[in-house]
Amino acid sequence: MASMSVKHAIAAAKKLRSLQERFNPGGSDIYPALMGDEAITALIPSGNPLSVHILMFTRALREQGTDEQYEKFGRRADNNEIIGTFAQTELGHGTYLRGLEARADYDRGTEEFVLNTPKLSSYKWWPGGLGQTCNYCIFVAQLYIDNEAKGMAMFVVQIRDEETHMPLPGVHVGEIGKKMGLNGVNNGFLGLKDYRVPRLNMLMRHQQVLPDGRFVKSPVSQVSYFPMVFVRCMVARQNSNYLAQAATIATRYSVIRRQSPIEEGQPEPKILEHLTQQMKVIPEIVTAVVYRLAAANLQNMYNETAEAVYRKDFSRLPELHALACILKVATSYDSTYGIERLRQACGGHGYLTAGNLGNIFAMAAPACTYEGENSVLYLQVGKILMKNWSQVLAGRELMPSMAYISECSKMTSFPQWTGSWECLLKAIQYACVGSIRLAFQSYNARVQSAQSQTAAVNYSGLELTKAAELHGRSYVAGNFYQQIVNSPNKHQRSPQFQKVLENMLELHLIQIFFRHLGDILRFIRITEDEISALQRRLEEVLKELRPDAVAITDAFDFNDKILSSALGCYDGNVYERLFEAALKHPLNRKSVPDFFEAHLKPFMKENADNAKKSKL
Ligand SMILES: CCCCCCCC/C=C\C/C=C/C(=O)SCCNC(=O)CCNC(=O)[C@H](O)C(C)(C)COP(=O)(O)OP(=O)(O)OC[C@H]1O[C@@H](n2cnc3c(N)ncnc32)[C@H](O)[C@@H]1OP(=O)(O)O
Ligand SMILES: Cc1cc2nc3c(=O)[nH]c(=O)nc-3n(C[C@H](O)[C@H](O)[C@H](O)COP(=O)(O)OP(=O)(O)OC[C@H]3O[C@@H](n4cnc5c(N)ncnc54)[C@H](O)[C@@H]3O)c2cc1C
Repeated sequence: MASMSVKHAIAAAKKLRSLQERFNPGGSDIYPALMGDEAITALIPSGNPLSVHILMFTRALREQGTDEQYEKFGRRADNNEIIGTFAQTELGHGTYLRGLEARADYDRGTEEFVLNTPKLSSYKWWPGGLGQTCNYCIFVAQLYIDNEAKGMAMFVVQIRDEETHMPLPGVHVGEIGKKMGLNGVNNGFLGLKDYRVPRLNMLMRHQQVLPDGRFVKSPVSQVSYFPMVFVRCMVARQNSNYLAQAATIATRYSVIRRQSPIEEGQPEPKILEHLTQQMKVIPEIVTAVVYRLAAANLQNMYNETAEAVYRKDFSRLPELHALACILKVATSYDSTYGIERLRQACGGHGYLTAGNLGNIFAMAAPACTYEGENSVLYLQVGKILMKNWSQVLAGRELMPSMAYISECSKMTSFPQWTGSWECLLKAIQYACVGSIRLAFQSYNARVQSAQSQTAAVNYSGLELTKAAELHGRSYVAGNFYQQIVNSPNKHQRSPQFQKVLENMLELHLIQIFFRHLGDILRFIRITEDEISALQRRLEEVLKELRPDAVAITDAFDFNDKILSSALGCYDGNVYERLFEAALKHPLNRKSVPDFFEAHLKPFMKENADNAKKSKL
C-alpha cells in the first residue's frame, strides 16, 4: 500500500508541478501546492506520503531558515529533489514540547551539533513519510550549549543516502505499524546516535548559534511553533472537505434509496423525505459550507500574518494562534462526528467499504489528534480567553476576533428575546462570555490562592474547555452570518441563491442554539413558547432546504473518483455498483471456498457424528 501511495503521489506531484509552472511560473506561492496536496490526498484513499513534505518540511525551511539555508535546502525541497518530513513528536512526548528528549549539543571545536535520541522514549515517532519515503527531515530537539538548555531548535537532517536510500550511519529509521487509516503514509520512527550536522544545519532565521557558541535568542519564541499553525489552518480546510464529501455521498444515496411509506398505502418514499433523515443529513451539508467559509477566512489571515512575521512583525501571531487552534478543533471534531452520523444515515450499505464512508472517517478522525490534540488546544484557547478577560476587566481593547467579548461584557442583561438571527447569534456570544466570566472566577480564585498557572489551568480545565468551545461556535456562526447577511457581493447573488444561503444560516443558528441550549439557559431567560417556536422553525427550514440538498452537494463538485463511493456516484446506479463491487471480492472467485474442505466440512461432520453417538 505504501509503495502504491508513493507511486500515485509522485505522479500527482508531477502533475501539480506542471500546473504550478503554468499558473504560477517559478512563484513560491504555496497555495497551488496545497490545492495539489489536497487533490493528491483526495486521490489516494490510503493517504498521501508526501503531505508532510509539502505542508511542513518545505514551509519550515522557508519560514524558519535563513535565505542562505533556503537556497541550500529549501529550493531542492520545493523542487522535490529531496523529500522531507517534520520530526517533532516522540514516542514519549507529543503535546508537551518542553518535555521533548531529543537533544542537540553544540560542539564549538568542530562547529557542529551532535544529535541524540538518548532513550527509547526519545525516538521520533509518527512523522508522516518518515518510515520509508523521506531522505531528510526537520529534526526538532532541545538545544544545549555547554550542557545548558536553550529551548527547542530545528535542524535539517539527512537520514538516507540520496542515491541508495540506505539509512546513514547513526540513523535508525522505520515504519511505526498499521493504523486505523492513512496506511499509505508510512508514518515512521527515527533514532539518532551521536549524529553530527554542521552548525548551519540549525534553522536560524529567528534564533542563532554563533561559531563561538554564543546563543542569540528568538525575539518571539512562539514563532518556532509557526509550522504547526499553518497545518492547523490547513486541517480546518481539509476536514471541511472530508465532511462535504461524506455529505455528498449520503445526500445522493438518500434520494436514491426508498424505504418505509410515510402514509399508509403510499409507495415507499426516498429516505430523504423522512424528517429524521433530513435532520441527519442536511445540517451536515450546511456545516461543511460553514467551515469551508471559516477556513478560507483563516487562510487569508494566515497569509497576512506570515507576511508580517517575515517582516519581523509578530503582533498578529497571538490572534492567529487562537483562531487556528479553535478552528482546527471545531472542524476536526464536527467533521469526524458528522461523517459518522452520515455513515449511519446510509444504513447497512453505509458500513460497506464500497461506500467509502469508513475510509473518509479514518482520514478525518486523526485530525482531532495530530497538529495538537484537540482538548489540549481547547485549553490553549481557554488560557488565551483568561488573558483577554483580564484585558476586558482593565478596560483594554481586544483582538478583532474577540471584540464581541468586550461588547457582551458591557451588557447587564440579555435584551428582549426576538428569535431573530441577530438574537440567536448574540445568545451564543452572550453564553460564551458568561462561561468565560465563570471560568475566570474559578481560575483567578485558584491563582489568587497561590496555585501556579498550569495548576490553575488544569483544575479549571472543564470550564476553560466550555468557554473555548463556545468561543469557537461564536466565531464560526458570526463569520457565516457576516458572509450571508453583510457580504459586499450579496447583491451579485440571485434572489433564489440568497434565499438558499439564508435558509442555511437559519438552520445553522437554530442547530447551534439547540446544541448549546443548556449553556444558553444558564444566562438567558427563554420561555417554552419561544423554544417551541424555534423547534417549528427547525422543522420548517429542513423542509425548505430539502429540494436544494442535491444541488448544494453537487456544487461541491467532487468527481466520482474523489468520492470513490458506490453510494454517492453521480449517475445514481447504487445497487448496480454495490453488486459490481461485491462480485470483485476475492471470496467470490470460487463457488466453493477453500475453507470448506479444510475446516467447515470436518467441523460439521464431527458435530453430526457426535449427535449420532449421543442418540445411541
Ligand atoms: C491540504 C491540506 C492537508 C491538511 C492535513 C494535514 C496532513 C498532515 C498530517 C499530519 C501532520 C501532523 C503533524 C504534527 O502533528 S506535528 C506535531 C504537532 N504537535 C503539536 O501541535 C504540539 C501541541 N502542543 C502544544 O502546542 C504545546 O501545548 C505548546 C506548544 C503550546 C507548548 O505549551 P507550553 O510550553 O506549556 O506553553 P504555553 O501553553 O504556556 O504557551 C506559551 C506561550 O506560547 C503561545 N503559543 C503556544 N503555541 C503557540 C503557537 N502555535 N503559535 C503562537 N503562540 C503559541 C501561548 O499562547 C503562550 O503565550 P503567552 O501566554 O502569551 O505566553
Ligand atoms: C495520523 C497522525 C500523523 C501525525 N503526523 C505527525 C508528524 O508528521 N510529525 C509529528 O511531529 N507528529 C505527528 N503526529 C503526532 C501528533 O502530533 C501527536 O500524536 C499529538 O501531538 C498528540 O501527542 P501524543 O500522541 O503524545 O498524545 P499525548 O500528548 O500523550 O495526549 C494523550 C492524552 O493526554 C492528554 N493531555 C496531554 N497533555 C495534556 C494537558 N496539558 N492537559 C490536559 N490533557 C493533556 C491529551 O488531551 C490526550 O487526551 C501525528 C499523529 C497522527 C495520529
